[in-house]
Amino acid sequence: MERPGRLLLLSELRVRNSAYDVSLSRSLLTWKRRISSPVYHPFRPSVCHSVSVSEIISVREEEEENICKRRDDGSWKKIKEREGKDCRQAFTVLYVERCPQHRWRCAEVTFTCSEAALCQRWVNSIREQLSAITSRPKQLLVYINPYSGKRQGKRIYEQKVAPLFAQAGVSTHVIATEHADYARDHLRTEAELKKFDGVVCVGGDGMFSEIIHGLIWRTQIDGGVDPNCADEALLPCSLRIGIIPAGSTDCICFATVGTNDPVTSALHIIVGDSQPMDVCSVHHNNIFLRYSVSLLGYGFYGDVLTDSERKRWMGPARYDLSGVKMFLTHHYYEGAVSYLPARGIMGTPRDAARCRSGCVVCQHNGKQLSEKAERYEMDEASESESEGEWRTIRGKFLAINAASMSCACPRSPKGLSPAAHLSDGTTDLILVRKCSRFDFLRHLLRHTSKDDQFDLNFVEVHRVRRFCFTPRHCQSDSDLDLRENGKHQIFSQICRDHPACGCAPAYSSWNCDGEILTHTAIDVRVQSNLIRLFARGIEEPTVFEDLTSPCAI
Ligand SMILES: Nc1ncnc2c1ncn2[C@@H]1O[C@H](COP(=O)(O)OP(=O)(O)OP(=O)(O)O)[C@@H](O)[C@H]1O
Ligand SMILES: CCCCCCCCCCCCC/C=C/[C@@H](O)[C@H](CO)NC(C)=O
Ligand SMILES: [Ca+2]
Repeated sequence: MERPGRLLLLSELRVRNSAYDVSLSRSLLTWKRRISSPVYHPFRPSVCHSVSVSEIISVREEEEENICKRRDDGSWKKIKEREGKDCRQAFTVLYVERCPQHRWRCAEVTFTCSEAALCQRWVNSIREQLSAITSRPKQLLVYINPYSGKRQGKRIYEQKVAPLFAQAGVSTHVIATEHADYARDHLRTEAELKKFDGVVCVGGDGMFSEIIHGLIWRTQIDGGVDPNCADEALLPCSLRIGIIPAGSTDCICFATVGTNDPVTSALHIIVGDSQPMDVCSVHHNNIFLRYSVSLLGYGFYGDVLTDSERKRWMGPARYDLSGVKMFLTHHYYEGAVSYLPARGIMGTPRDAARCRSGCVVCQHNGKQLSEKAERYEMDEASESESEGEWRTIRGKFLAINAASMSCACPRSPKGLSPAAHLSDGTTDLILVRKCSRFDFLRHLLRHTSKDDQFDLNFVEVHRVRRFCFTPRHCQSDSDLDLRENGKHQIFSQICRDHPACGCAPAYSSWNCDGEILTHTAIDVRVQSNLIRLFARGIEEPTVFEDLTSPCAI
């Protein structure tokens, strides 16, 4: 429990019809029921509630007609206490209440004061404390994809999120996208970003991807950095991004908040949370392709995405159908993966510990990386040192996945790489070699159980800072050209390896956070802490048992 610190106010106020000692410090609002009788009463224990000031949404003065008094029979009736405008004697505090499974709700408590002046002092003091919190957004730019998930984005925003923003005094400029890439292009060129404290994305992972592409691009251009240049250090985005989940997978929201719930996300935005995140930049022959924050998947996940895009009309169920289809198809792909292992960092992909709110691994590695970057600037020779550390693995793979965070989602609550970190400057490279259908099923099913999906002899996982992939048949500059021109030759080669089907493709596609990449040969670098979300990482249950829930004293 947070220590209350110096008290700013301490009064006896009434909550419903009971007397409470209510206190306010810079960090806590506490209300503790007064014990009227010294005799121990087993059914009426003294109750103390505490709310961190940082989790108060707002305070409002109550209209007289909203003040309630208890009838003799125990029920409540609304009363009019006094005539006149300036004698409001009650105020309501709206605050974050934690519910099971990482959900947050907006709870409220009404305090009745003995006189209007006292009520005013309380309201003013709480408002002063709230306005001293500089991390809370006041103006937000909101993009809604009306076609995400089950096409409920607009309804979700209007019914669940907008009323909370209004109660918290957050102003918004809302834009419903008119076509794909609308939000990205608007952010790149038109949006007056100086007017806003953050950007809100109402949609799924694909929509989030549009937002980061627009914001990262704009930040580089405004800061004079060439976003296409693979070797240039990218500038971190100053605006935070909030995700209101309304898509099909919503894995970025799930892995950073712990649940896909629009109200919870709205509350994390209102209280001004901040979660830094790694972003992978993906290049082909030094040409920038895309950014990725969650999954870069070749083979199984690339094929699932390609197949599911044709079934968009089905909504979220498309992934299940395509998943089963691609599992049965059982295609493997040949190629070489080269990677630069992450050295001198805390944590491995096989750790039992998870990335959680205030993660020490992320903090330690972030510090380590920035010190290393400074050393690189002073001593360019060390760059060539890392050249010597490259490792290469060649083979036939059912899946090559890079998970820059756990990629937890409702389908797989522990995710593709359960021990991956949100902001440790690394990505977990998972290689699933060619194996039987039965073994691959074992691996897939372990994503949904407690068993370790990496503890199989055809699976390996490496924590890396950078990796490259080259498909086996990619010899020319552009494998895309090769794909277009050389289909016949490639297919005849592959069919020797697949005698049963005779038509297996030589190439898969990369699934980059739910978007298909146009090239198969890619060079991927982790850009540490490039963006920040209105989130705090997944909280440990012990953290939220302390605050807000009533604590019997
Ligand atoms: N107005 C629009 N019309 C059509 N497509 C749009 C529009 N706005 C955005 N898009 C595109 O829709 C695609 C899918 O959106 P989104 O990611 O929000 O939902 P989803 O695919 O259902 O969810 P998930 O990515 O979590 O699986 C994105 O690639 C985005 O670029
Ligand atoms: C045959 C049984 C199969 C069970 C397999 C369960 C494994 C589920 C793992 C899902 C991981 C999803 C990672 C998220 C990727 C997103 O970037 C992307 C866009 O939303 N979603 C998908 C499905 O590609
Ligand atoms: Ca990471």
